Amino acid sequence: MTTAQKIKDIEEEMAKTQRNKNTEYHLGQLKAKLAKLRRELITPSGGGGGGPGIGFDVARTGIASVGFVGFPSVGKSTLMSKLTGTHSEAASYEFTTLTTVPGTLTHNGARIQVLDLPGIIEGAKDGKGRGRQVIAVARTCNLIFIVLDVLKPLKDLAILTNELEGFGIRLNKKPPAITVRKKESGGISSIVYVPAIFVLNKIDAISIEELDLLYKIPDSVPISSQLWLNIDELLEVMWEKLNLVRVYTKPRGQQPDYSSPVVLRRGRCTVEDFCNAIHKEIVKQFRTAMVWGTSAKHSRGQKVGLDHVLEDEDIICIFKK
Ligand SMILES: Nc1nc2c(ncn2[C@@H]2O[C@H](COP(=O)(O)OP(=O)(O)OP(=O)(O)O)[C@@H](O)[C@H]2O)c(=O)[nH]1
Ligand SMILES: [K+]
Ligand SMILES: [Mg+2]
Repeated sequence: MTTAQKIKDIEEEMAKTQRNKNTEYHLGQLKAKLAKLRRELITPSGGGGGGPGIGFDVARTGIASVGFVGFPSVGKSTLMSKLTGTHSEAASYEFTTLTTVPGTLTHNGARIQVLDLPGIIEGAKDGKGRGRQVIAVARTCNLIFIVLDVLKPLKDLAILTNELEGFGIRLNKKPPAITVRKKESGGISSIVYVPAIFVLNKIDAISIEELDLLYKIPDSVPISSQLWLNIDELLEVMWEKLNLVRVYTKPRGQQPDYSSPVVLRRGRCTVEDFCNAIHKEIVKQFRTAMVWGTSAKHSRGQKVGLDHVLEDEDIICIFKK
């Protein structure tokens, strides 16, 4: 029997078994077996686990991407499904998610891709489970949600940070002024600096007093993905960390269109970037632009060229040749 068949059999048995005091132990054992089999399924037979994972690379959409990294069963898929409306299987056994599951959410007019990922375990960077593939996807994200179980956040955070560091990912750190090229184990030769939010999930399982202590962890947001608690704060912090720039277009002689901003990334938010985000041809026809908002010198607006750097919530009117 293949591992997949064994998994199917156990899942069927679990579905058939009524949940009560008498079956609790039996169900627990089935769950443990299931987790073991699913872990087998994702463990590369060669041992190395360095190759590209099937289904791990997904088409990128949206202006920015958020990747979910965490131990198994911390609630990544529950959160992802509710945030995006895209179903990602969630269950009480470990390694439910076996590959990248993409979804999108729109926040402040920006389309953001969310990537649910399989759980990783200690030793992931050295090829345990599909750790390498998971971390390789996380490397390419604009923001990482480190999803943690609120009952043991600090211990898990230390392990995960170490796993990611071993793969050349620095969380919430600024790159040094001079970049030193360092050869990391496993052939990753460059270091990436990625912002992260430490999502402390399952706060429905703790007391108010314990919750107060959690607020001391920097860059953390306590939530309950199951009961949908404090998700507003998570989205707010996500928005801050993504560092996106919304630009509202004002057609000549009309009011600005506040409903659908052009969203740019900081560092790539000149007037030229704005034009290119709309259509490649616009730059060729560009004569000048009027800008209102934080980046403009005067409150009555400023006349600017293609190299002017825009700020979040600026308003722009383009004049063509
Ligand atoms: N109490 C509580 N349970 C939760 C919460 N979020 C998820 N769970 C439960 O935790 C279990 C695991 O949830 P998943 O969403 O499958 O977790 P995951 O991190 O995607 O798991 P893997 O894909 O196996 O790595 C399920 O039984 C969920 O119902 C929460 O906020 N509170
Ligand atoms: K799970
Ligand atoms: Mg999952």
